[in-house]
Amino acid sequence: MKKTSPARSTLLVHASLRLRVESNAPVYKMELLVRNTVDAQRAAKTGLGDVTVQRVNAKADNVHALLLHGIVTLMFAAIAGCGDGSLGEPPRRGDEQCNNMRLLLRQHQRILLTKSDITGWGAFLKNSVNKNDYLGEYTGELISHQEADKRGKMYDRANSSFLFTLNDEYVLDARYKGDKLKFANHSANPNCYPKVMFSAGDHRVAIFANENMEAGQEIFYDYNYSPNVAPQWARPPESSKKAESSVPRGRAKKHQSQQ
Ligand SMILES: C[S@@+](CC[C@H](N)C(=O)[O-])C[C@H]1O[C@@H](n2cnc3c(N)ncnc32)[C@H](O)[C@@H]1O
Repeated sequence: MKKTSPARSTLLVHASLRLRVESNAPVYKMELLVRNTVDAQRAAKTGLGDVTVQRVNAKADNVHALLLHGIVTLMFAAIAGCGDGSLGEPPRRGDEQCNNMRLLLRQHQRILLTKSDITGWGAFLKNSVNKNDYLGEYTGELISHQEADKRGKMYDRANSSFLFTLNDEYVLDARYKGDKLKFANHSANPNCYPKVMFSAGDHRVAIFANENMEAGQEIFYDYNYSPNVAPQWARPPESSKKAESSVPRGRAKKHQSQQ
């Protein structure tokens, strides 16, 4: 009698998995589009370190096939049932990590780019949203604080920074890479807020609505600068005069959400 294939899932085509391969040095990064098992094996052989599945639009079987190659961390696992990506791990619906992942997986909002009411370009909502709705992710190049300090000096001179402090180790730089939400401007009285979420060993920045918002509204969040490095436009009006003489010249770097 003919045996059925024991590993059918490994033969499925990974239609739309995008892998990010990172070396231990955070600045060196590349992306691979994984279309099939051969691509997945190639990714696994790069020797660059962990492979992170950023977005999963394929069947859970396909994800498992990738995981069979050993070095894949499954970040968005809702399709597979919200485990941490380990093979064979049962779904853990309801726990915090699972909820975070599901939140991030929900369809992000359409963001429009147009001239801001405040300065330069801004990010705007295409459709209305409710308070606490997830709008999308602030993505960028993952760099060390040391590298961010170097780049930040340049950005300060140009008075244009796309740096976002992710955690004690890393900063996201969205200048060269990133999604439209990187154009969201600062407000001390914002209609949105960023939240750094920990998911399967990685930190990601999700942007949420702080209130019900109408279609076409410009998106703002509080960059949450430390007072000693805040540029003039991000300082509270009452303290700006006093602080002006004593503010040390530091690079502009956004800070992670306190929510
Ligand atoms: C991430 S960018 C935002 C998009 C920016 N408007 C642009 O056109 O590229 C951040 C930069 O926008 C400017 N910016 C953001 N919010 C601002 C505000 N409330 N007032 C003045 N400038 C602001 C600053 O130059 C800041 O470094």
